[in-house]
Amino acid sequence: MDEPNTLLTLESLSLAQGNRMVLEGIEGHFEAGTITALVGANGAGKSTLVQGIMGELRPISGRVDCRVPNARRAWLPQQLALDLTFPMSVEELVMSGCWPTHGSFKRYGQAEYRRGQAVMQRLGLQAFEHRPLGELSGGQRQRALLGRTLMQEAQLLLLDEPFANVDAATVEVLIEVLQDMAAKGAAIIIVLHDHDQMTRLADRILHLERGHGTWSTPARSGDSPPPAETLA
Ligand SMILES: Nc1ncnc2c1ncn2[C@@H]1O[C@H](COP(=O)(O)OP(=O)(O)OP(=O)(O)O)[C@@H](O)[C@H]1O
Repeated sequence: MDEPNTLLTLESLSLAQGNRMVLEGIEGHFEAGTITALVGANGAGKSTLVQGIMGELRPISGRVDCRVPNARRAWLPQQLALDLTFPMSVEELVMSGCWPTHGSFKRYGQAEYRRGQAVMQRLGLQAFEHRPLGELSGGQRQRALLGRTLMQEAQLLLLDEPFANVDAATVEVLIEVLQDMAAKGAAIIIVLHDHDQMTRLADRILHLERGHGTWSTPARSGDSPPPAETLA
């Protein structure tokens, strides 16, 4: 790793699902304080790359070099992938963000409870703290899930379409919290489809297509238009 603030490096990373080669030769550096949008069509390999980064899928070749300890890595899956019948309240879910460093059986201390209360307040969840997850709206659930990663003080955070099925007010809260986490030094990788959200949030874009990755920066309003010869 060349840059001191690089938290994650992908070197010629190739990943397969079963016998099918999905991604080949992916390169990338993910620095502290940056938000990367991971984009690509259905089946392009976004979830496969996330599994590779989280160590759930062993590379066929190449390397994932991550400086962030396991306890500070967080993965926020798509809401549809979650088991909502699990009997847990909002407060219990948020507090479970302490588990990687604290253990799941020890009682939480006063300082941890205070931090949990502050996280729930930040995300507008105080009124729902004792409500079971199965009785929350999509937006409330997503706030609670992000609250868990705040509690964990995640340094590497991966999110899969976090704004799907959530209300506009929640989108704003989530964007604010994610920008704040990045400003405090986290490296964030978000699977995104919405172009406006990409422009607002991402510093860089990793586009997956036909097994390969291409890096770019989002075009902001006020950027100069592309040269005439590149226009159709
Ligand atoms: N468990 C699996 N076994 C076999 N093939 C798989 C498995 N999971 C994914 N694939 C295949 O790997 C390829 C990449 O899938 P992946 O889920 O990474 O794409 P994606 O970009 O996340 O798609 P989407 O936007 O639809 O979520 C697809 O062709 C998919 O069919």
